Amino acid sequence: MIIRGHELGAALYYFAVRSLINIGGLPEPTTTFEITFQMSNFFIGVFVFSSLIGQMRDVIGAATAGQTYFRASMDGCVAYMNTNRIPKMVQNRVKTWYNYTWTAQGMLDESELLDKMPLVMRTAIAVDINLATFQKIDLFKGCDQQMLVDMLLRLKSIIYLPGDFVVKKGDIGKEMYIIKSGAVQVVGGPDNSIVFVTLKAGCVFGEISLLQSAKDGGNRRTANVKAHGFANLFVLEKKDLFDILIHYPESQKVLARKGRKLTKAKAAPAKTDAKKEEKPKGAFLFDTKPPTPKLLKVFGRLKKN
Ligand SMILES: Nc1ncnc2c1ncn2[C@@H]1O[C@@H]2COP(=O)(O)O[C@H]2[C@H]1O
Repeated sequence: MIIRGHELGAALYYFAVRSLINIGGLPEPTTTFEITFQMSNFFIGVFVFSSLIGQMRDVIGAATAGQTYFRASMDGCVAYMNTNRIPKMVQNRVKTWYNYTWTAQGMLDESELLDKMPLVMRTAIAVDINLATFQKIDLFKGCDQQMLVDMLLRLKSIIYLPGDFVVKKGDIGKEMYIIKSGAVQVVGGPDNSIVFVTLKAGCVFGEISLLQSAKDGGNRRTANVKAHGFANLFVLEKKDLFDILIHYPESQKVLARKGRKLTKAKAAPAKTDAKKEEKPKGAFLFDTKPPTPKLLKVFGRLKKN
């Protein structure tokens, strides 16, 4: 039998393709037409098969994208801590935070997701999730509803590990907290062994120093607050609160009034171990009226006489 050049080429190419895609047990094609036909079958099969595999890879990849992101973030952080020789104890706390945060909310930073959305959607989500909780908070009762919505949009979510100090007595208050889930304890005394109160989901703390002016150290934390178990908190920064209050003078008055009452009621246990010579903290959101200059007083007296 005489084998022509192009037939030999086709046969060799056929065997090469067949070996590559690993198909056996087929009747051997003999003519160029049969070889071409079989090869077309192979190629169509390979194309369909590979696109199926590709789609499966995409589906699996999409389903595990979150996990991959989480792993990459945590690995990056661990590598950073190792490079900087961070003590093992701290490293373990950081890893616990990563794992707990991921399990609790399925993401490390909610704001990454929300910031990408248009305002109207962020508002709808924030109102749906948190407005009802906020309306029940005593501190905000009597405040404008729209002010509460504005506040919801500025909240950041943060998780504290068991025993973490959220605020320390004497520090300057730059944010207040609302407990989303879990609990915190207001503690004091030697080794912070006295628990003044345990605050649970829906409670507010850190508001006293926030609602006061810096006059006479009024903006200092009145007590230590530490996480009792894992505590998932909303944080509202002082700057954000004040930016909002500018637009709601009535709510500003309500909060200032409540701030004054709270200081009297809550700061009491904190004062027990405070130094006696410390001045009482009484300056609030709006500074008290400055004293009348002496010269004016003299004029006033002259007028009366
Ligand atoms: N007796 C108390 N009951 C409830 N909360 C308190 C008490 N004492 C202090 N706090 C809270 O602990 C916080 C410590 O920081 P601030 O002073 O900013 O605000 C304080 C209050 O929110």
